[in-house]
Amino acid sequence: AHVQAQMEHYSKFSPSPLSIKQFLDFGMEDGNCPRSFSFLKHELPVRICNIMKEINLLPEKLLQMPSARTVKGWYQQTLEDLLEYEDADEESVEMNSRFTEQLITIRNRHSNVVETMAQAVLEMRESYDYDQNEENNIQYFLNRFYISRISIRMLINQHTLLFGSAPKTHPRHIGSIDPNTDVVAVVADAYDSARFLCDQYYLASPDVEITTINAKDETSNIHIVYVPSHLYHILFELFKNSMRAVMEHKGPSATEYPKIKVLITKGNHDLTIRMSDEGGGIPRSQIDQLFNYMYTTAPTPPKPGVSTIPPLAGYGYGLPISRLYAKYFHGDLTLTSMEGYGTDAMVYLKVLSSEANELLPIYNHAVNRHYRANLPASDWSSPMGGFRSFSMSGGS
Ligand SMILES: N#Cc1c[nH]c2ncccc12
Repeated sequence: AHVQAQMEHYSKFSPSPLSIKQFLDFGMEDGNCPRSFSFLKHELPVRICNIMKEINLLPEKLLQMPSARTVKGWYQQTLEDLLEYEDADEESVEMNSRFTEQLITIRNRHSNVVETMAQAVLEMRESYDYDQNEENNIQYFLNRFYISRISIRMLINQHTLLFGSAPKTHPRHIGSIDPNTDVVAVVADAYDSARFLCDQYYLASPDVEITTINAKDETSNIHIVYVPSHLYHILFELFKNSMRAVMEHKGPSATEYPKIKVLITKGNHDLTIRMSDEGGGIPRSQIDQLFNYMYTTAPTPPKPGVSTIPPLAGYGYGLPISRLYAKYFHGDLTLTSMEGYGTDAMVYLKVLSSEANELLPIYNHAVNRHYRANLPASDWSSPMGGFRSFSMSGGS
């Protein structure tokens, strides 16, 4: 009951979005552990309670699934853990140290949330029929739930990397942020990793060509203040999907494969990465499905005895979550395809760290209404069909 009351209390606060510049400036000052502790022991419960309010608005068909109840339990336990620090003395070294350890415990508890929610969606699909409204609510929820989780893990990672006891692997990094992220290097790393999997599965792989245009400053390489691990996650997923498309399109008998072309441009506001493949593309009508959690959750059929290396891109949750990583700091990820030829993936990032603000879901009455709303009446025509379609020839 106490936790319930606390949840009501904290869900009344809106999450406070931080910009990459704020993360950077805060991390570069010394002695900020107590201030970080003071900020997080309020902000983490706020972000957790805001999304827990939405968990309770989920269609019962999903919320009652065993895996969904497991995830809900993790969030409840984490809220209880954090509430222990509500009145803690922020200046106490002992309390700061215990809080940092507590954050590591919380991060580990939640490490399999994405897979467990995917399992819940599978359990639901195998137990019930669901209508378009329920599907829309689940898509709306999961996008908000996963970007909230990205933001909570960002706060935890910054605190534990800056104030924890782990050795600093990159002296110039501020927590998970590299103030001089070399975009070409991250593209090359993601390509190498995807190519390794492609070679393993197809015994061949497309080459890559990386071109940069620095509209701001022709002389220097393209750098950005960003979280390299987020950019790597996005590019690794896109390379896997592009390679799979090219290899499947050309087929096993091909002796050469069209290379994947990456163009990176840096303007005054956007850093854009375009990844172009000649993988045959997909129909425009199927693009949305690639980002749909209900379509892209496929049960992995257990083939007894046959050790199948998972295909490059099973179109698991990789693409929707990659788009959330791009959106998280006010960027984006879009796909444009020319069916029969190939696909361009565009990644947009904010050049100015002061503009790279966290994009956070906020629980409020409008959200509540969104879950209850039904599909709006359609104000566009839908194709005629069925026995009542009349013939224009005037037949009876
Ligand atoms: N992401 C991504 C993709 C990159 N190329 C593609 N071709 C067919 C379907 C999806 C993709």
